[in-house]
Amino acid sequence: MVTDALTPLPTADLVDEYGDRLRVCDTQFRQFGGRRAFCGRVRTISCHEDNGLVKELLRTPGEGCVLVVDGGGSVHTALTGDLIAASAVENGWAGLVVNGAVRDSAALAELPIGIKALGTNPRKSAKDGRGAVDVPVGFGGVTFFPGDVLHADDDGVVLLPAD
Ligand SMILES: O=C([O-])CC(=O)C(=O)O
Repeated sequence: MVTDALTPLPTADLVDEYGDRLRVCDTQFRQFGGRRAFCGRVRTISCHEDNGLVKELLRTPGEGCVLVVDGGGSVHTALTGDLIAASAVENGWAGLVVNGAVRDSAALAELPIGIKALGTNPRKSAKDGRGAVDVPVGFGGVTFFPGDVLHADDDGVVLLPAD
């Protein structure tokens, strides 16, 4: 799955162009990464206050994908910090969308990657690796399927189907 060629497009323009064929996520994310506009094919992780799988997956080649982490909306622990995000940059991931919290936010802002999350918490997550990779996940009124094309910017997060 090589998607490095994708260019982020303004989400509002995509809504105008695609109408109801576009899925628009209602979640009001905050921006944490150094790239405020990003896009890529979706990969997913579903987990709860455990970022073992996130750490492991972001150590593998991202090929321009965006990792959508559904932490169930919990902001009790951080699912990503600066070390995990730096490894995502090194491995060619385009961005992270986290339905949960992050930490090391000052450092995240310096990294050349998109990171949207609900908020921050300095508390670490467990590292047991509980959860699932590349399963459909749902929040903000939409389902994120692995392979969907995701565009994100200051206005929001939108999804186009894989084909
Ligand atoms: O290890 C963690 O859970 C998150 C973290 O602090 C980092 O990525 O630097």
